[in-house]
Amino acid sequence: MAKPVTLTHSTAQQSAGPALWRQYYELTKPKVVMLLLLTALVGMCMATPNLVEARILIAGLFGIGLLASSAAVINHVVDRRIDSMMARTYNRPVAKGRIGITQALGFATVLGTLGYVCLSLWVNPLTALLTLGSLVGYAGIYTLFLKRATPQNIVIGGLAGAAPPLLGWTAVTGAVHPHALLLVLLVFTWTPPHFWALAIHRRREYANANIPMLPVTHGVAFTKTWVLGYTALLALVGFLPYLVGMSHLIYLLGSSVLNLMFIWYAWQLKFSNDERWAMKTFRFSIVHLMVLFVVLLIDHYLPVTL
Ligand code: HEM
Ligand SMILES: CC(C)=CCC/C(C)=C/CC/C(C)=C/COP(=O)(O)OP(=O)(O)O
Repeated sequence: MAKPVTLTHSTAQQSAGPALWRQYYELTKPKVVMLLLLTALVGMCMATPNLVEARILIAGLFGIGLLASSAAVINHVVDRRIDSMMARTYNRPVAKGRIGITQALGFATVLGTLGYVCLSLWVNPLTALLTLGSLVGYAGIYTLFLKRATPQNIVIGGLAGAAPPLLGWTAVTGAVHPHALLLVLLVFTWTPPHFWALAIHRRREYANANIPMLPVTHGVAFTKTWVLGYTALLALVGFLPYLVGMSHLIYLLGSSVLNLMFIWYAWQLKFSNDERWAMKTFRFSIVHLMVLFVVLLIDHYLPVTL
């Protein structure tokens, strides 16, 4: 039976809350969106041997960022009930009632419309449509349906979060290229260990909110095995950009080190009894993806070969 979390702050502290603009800002999941935009930027740069045109760079990142932010705001509205049951999320603006549903949905509509118009007018219709598709994938399919339906929720839903390198690529070329899909595959394979490491740490909260995350439905040991499995798979996928000639030696070296480190974290998570490895692995996953995409970028502009 789902129970609301026990609140520990005084009522006065809760009702004060942060400044209004800060709460709207928080609704957009800014740190997640920043990392999504880094992957989109790398997708843009890798789509061309030349420098990316300033109009595409600015309007593209702006539009993708606005639509991703809009998706994040909708996620706060749809998830307000389950967010209020988990210690990690109970204090979120909509879950806490500091921002109303109408206001949040209005904010999401403004962000989404501006983002779509920006991409349609100054980038291209394909990028606008694919980005809108990612919004629907995350805010609609993942949040509204998959999250509550299956422990494979984040594997399938991960496609929306993995899309930005492709969105960046199509912004520059107007077409889908297999190399762009390879970048999507990297983020797609990275997502399960990223999220399941956190879900292991937060499994009791997910169970309390009746969300069928893998550690809740199949247990911690099973989830740890799959985290390790996906890091191994990611290491294999990580060779593909080099093998198909998209990337060169700097990437090969950098990605190998990062992927081996990720496997090491997952190994510790699986075989050490120290509970702290779950959050250590989650935090490392973010550094891993960030550095991996920076390495892709460096390698693109500095193509060292044997
Ligand atoms: C379905 C796919 C994904 C799921 C279910 C997921 C889940 C989560 C969750 C629950 C958190 C919150 C941790 C907390 O509040 O302490 C988080 C944090 C984060 N995620 Fe993901 N994530 C996904 C995909 C991605 C993608 C694709 C990116 C970027 C490319 C990303 C980047 C981040 C970052 C940067 C944080 C840290 C945010 C912060 O510290 O405020 N995530 N993720
Ligand atoms: C247009 C576009 C590129 C859209 C992508 C949108 C986006 C923000 C993807 C990131 C995925 C993410 C943060 C999932 C966590 O949701 P959760 O509900 O499981 O986590 P929570 O409990 O922290 O809310």
